[in-house]
Amino acid sequence: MEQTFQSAYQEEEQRLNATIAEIDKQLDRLRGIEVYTGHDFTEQVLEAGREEKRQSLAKSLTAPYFGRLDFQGDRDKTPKPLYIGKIGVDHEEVGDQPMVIDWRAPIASVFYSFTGGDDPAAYEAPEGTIEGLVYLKRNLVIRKQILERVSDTYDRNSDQPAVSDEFLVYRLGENKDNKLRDIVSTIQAEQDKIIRAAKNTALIIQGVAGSGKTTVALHRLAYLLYQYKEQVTAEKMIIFAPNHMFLDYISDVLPELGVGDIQQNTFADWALKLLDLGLPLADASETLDYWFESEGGMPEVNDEVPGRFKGSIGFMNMIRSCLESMEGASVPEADFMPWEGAVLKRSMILHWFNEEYKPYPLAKRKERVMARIHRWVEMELKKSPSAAALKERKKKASQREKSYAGKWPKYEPLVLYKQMFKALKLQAGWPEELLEGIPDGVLKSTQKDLKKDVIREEDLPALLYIHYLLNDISSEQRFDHIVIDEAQDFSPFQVAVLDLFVKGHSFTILGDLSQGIHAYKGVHDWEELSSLFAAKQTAYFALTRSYRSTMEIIEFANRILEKGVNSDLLAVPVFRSGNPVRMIPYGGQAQKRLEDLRQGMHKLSSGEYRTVAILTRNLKDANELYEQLLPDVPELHLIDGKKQAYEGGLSVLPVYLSKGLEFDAVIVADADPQHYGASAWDAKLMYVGCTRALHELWLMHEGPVPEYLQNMHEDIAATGW
Ligand SMILES: Nc1ncnc2c1ncn2[C@@H]1O[C@H](COP(=O)(O)OP(=O)(O)OP(=O)(O)O)[C@@H](O)[C@H]1O
Repeated sequence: MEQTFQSAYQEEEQRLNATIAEIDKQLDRLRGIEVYTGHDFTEQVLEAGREEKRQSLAKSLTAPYFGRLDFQGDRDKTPKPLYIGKIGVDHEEVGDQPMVIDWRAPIASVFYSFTGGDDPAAYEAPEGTIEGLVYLKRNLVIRKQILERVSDTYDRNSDQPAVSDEFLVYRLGENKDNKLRDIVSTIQAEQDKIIRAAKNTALIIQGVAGSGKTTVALHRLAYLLYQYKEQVTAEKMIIFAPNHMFLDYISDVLPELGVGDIQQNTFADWALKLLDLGLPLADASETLDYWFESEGGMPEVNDEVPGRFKGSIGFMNMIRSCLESMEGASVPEADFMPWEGAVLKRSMILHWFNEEYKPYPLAKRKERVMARIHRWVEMELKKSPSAAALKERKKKASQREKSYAGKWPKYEPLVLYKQMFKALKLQAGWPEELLEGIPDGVLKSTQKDLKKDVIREEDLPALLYIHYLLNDISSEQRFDHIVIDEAQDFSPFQVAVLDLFVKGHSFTILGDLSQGIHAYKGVHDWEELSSLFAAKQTAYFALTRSYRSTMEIIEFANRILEKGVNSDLLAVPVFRSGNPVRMIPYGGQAQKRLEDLRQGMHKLSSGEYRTVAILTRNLKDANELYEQLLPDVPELHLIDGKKQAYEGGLSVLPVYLSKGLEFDAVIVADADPQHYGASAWDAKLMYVGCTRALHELWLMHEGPVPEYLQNMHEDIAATGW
C-alpha cells in the first residue's frame, strides 16, 4: 500500500512539474508579446484576449488542478486521465485534449457525481449523453506549486474499499479565517446537481444549517457564466444577502473562482437606489428591537403584523387594483384650451390615453399624451393670423400645458403609496373597498409613518411594484439571474417583485426554515414562494448533509430542532468527530458570569482556533459584554449590525446577527430559560447560535437550561469545563 502511494505520489509530482513547465512556457510566450495600446479595434480585442489569458495562466500556475479522474467514455479505447482545475488550460497545439479541464466543463461533472461502485457513470455533453467507466478518482492538494497530498477516493483496480469522505473530512477539519472559501475540490454530488441545474428555473433550496447553501449559490453563478456564456453576463447577475457584513464575508469566493463583477447587495439598498426616493430607510434597529429585545420574548406573529401583511400577495393584488382603478381617473376632467378659441376635446385625449397608448405603462402613457397634446398645439399655432398672435398664443399655450400637466395624478411611487394610505381623502379615486382588507394596525402605523416620511423595509416591495406598474422595465434592464440567500427571511411579495426584474424566472432561492427567526416578515413554508411560479418553472431541492460542524455539534443542534421546534428538517453529519458540546454553569455570583465568559474565550482562543465568538441573546447584552471584556481582551470585535466587514478573530455579537456566519469555536452565553424561553422561536434562535460552530461549542448558563437543551446524550454533551 505504502509503495503504491509512493509511486502515485511520484507520478503526480512528475505530471505536476510537466504541467507547470508548460504553463510557464505559454505564459512566457504571451508576456513576450508587446502589449497593444493603439486604436485598432480588432487589435484591442486580441490584446484583451491575451491579457485575460495571461491572468488566468498566472493564476493556475500556483495550483493548476485539484483532482484527477480516469475515465473511459463509450467511444474511448482506454481510460484517459483528466486533470480538473479551477481554470481550464489548453495545450498550445490545437486539437489536443485540454491539459487542465475547467471544473465547470460537462465531463468534470463526473468527478463530482461519481460516488463509487462499478456502475457506469454518465455526463451530458453538447453531443448527447456520454456513458463510461471511472477507473480512478483522486484528490490532489497543491500549494504554491508543491504537491502536498494525494488521496484516492476511488480506484477500480484496488481491492481496498473506497474512502469517499476521507478527503472531505480533511478539508472540513481546517480552521477558518474571516472569509468564506470556494469548495471546488470537494463539491458533493447533491450540491453539484444544484450548481448545474438549468438556468431558466426558479430553484428553491431548503438546506440545513451548514449544508453549503451560500457556497453552492456562488459556485452556481460561476457555472452559469461558463455554461451560458452567450446568454448571461456577470454584471447582470445579483446576489441578495441580509447585510453588508455578510456580503463582505462571502466576497472572496467569486474572485477565487475567477469571476468578477457580479452585483452583491441587500434588497433594501438595491431597491432604494432604483426608486431614488431621496429618503433614507428608517433605521432597522427599531424593528429588530421590537422583535428581539422585548421583555418576555417575541411578540405574537400572525399574518396581520406589518411585515407579513405588506409582504403578502394579497397586498400586491391590492396595489395593482388601486393602480388599475386610478387609470380611469387619470385624464383631467375638462377639455384642454391652450388659448381662448382653441379646444382639444377631452374625448380625444381620452381616446389617445385609453386606446392608442394603452399598451404603455401609466407614466409613459401620460408622457405620450402630453407630447401628443404639444404636437397638436404646434399644429394649431401654425394657424395663427399674425406674428403677434403667434407670440401671444405660444406664451399662453406653454403656461396652460404646464398647468394641465399638473392636473394629472403624480406618477411617483411614493406619492401614490402615500395617497393610497390616506385612503379617506381620496384624490385619485381609490376605491375604498379595496383598502378595507388592510388590518387596522397596519393602516394606522403606516399612515403615521408616511405622514413623517418614514419608509420601512417592508414598504419596499410595494414601492417597487408601483414603480414597475408605472414605468415597466425593458428587457435590457432585467437581470439574467438572481440569487436570494437567507430566503426564509424574504416575503412572497419581495420575490414576486423580483420576478418582474429577472429574465425567465432564473432564480436560486436558498434558505432554511429552521433558521426562520425573522418570521414576522419571512415565509413560514416554501409553498409561499413556489406557488408564485408555474410548476414547470420551479424546482425544489433539499440539502440535508451538514458540512460545517462536527458530528457532536450537529447531533446536539438536531435535538434542539426535534424538541424545541418540533421540526423534522434534521441535518445528517459528515463523519467528523470532535469534542462533546460543553454545558457550563457559571460559578454562582454575578461577577462569575463575566469571569467565566472571559475565561472561556481565553481557553478557546489560546489553542489553534482562529475565530471564536460569544453569542448573546440580544444586542444590549452584546454591547455590555463587549465593554466589560474589552479591557482584558483588546482584540475583541463587537458585531452590532452596523459593521461593514467581518474581521475574524474574537467577536461578541447577538445571536440573530450570527446567521450565515461561522466560527471555529462558539460560546452561547446565558443559555438559560430567562434568556431563551420555551417557544419554537427561542429554540430556533438557539439552533442558529449552535450551528455557527465548526469545531467546538460551549453553552454557558445560570441555573437550569431550557427544556430543549436537557438530557443530551453524554457522547454529545458534557457538563462543566
Ligand atoms: N462540499 C463541501 N466541501 C467542503 N466544505 C464545504 C462543502 N460544502 C459546504 N462546506 C463548508 O461548510 C460551511 C458551511 O457552508 P455555507 O455557509 O455555505 O452553508 P449554509 O448552508 O449557507 O449555512 P447556514 O445556513 O448555516 O448559514 C462552509 O465552511 C463551507 O466551506
